[in-house]
Amino acid sequence: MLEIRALSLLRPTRLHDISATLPAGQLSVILGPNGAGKSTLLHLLGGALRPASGTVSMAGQAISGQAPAVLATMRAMVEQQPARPAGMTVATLLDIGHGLPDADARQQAIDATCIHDLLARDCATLSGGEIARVHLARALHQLFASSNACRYLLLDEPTAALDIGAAQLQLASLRQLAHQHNIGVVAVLHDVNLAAQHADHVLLLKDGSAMASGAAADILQLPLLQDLYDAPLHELRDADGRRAFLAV
Ligand SMILES: Nc1ncnc2c1ncn2[C@@H]1O[C@H](COP(=O)(O)OP(=O)(O)OP(=O)(O)O)[C@@H](O)[C@H]1O
Repeated sequence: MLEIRALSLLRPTRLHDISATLPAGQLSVILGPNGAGKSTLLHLLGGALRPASGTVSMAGQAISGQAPAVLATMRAMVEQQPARPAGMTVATLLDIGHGLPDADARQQAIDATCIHDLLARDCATLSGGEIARVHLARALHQLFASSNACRYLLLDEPTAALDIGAAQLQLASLRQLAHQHNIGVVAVLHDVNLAAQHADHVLLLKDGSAMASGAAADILQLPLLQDLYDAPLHELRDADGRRAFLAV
């Protein structure tokens, strides 16, 4: 599991004393208003930023101080606005982050993201949704090639460039992937309803502090969400008990 213990940061933004456990093999979603510090927290989880105090550990191993090659076996990240390098083909981009590309892992990642038709394309010519899928494939290639028992996929707003149907499919397949491959998937999202439908675990972040963290059904409650977003919300339920939240 991914353990966050008393994590604080002063710059570039303040995060205060965040503690949470993000389970292995599950889809965890980080929710919070704009500027709450979600992307910053994700960078701390991935080791791209160092905390002022506190620790992040995966399977009991602190990530700070790990050699980049070891860290690459533990976690892979897709940024909010992933790079579209001009002149680089998708096939080449897929191998970034690897010492030696792994043919089986590579094919598995291509199959999981359905990017077969994009492999020969120049990255700079892809649409927002296409480049997002390609970077997801790159990150999956990295993790599928890893023999580390504890692996995390860190995704910053993975559905931002996707239409409503594609976003549903994306979250459903990420959850399935987490369960099937025992990869912890941690996704920053803005869509509370996608979280309500797909998340196993939820962490609520507000003003740089963790408001709540736990099983999705326990955390996605109207009073907590209204407090999180400082917005009046209305909760709907369908006949099957599925919930949706509307801003009113
Ligand atoms: N490199 C930086 N330099 C200065 N300020 C920064 C930097 N990175 C982040 N910040 C500030 O820190 C705060 C938190 O940023 P962060 O991107 O983590 O928030 P977020 O919750 O992901 O926001 P959003 O939902 O809008 O993407 C913001 O006010 C942002 O302007």
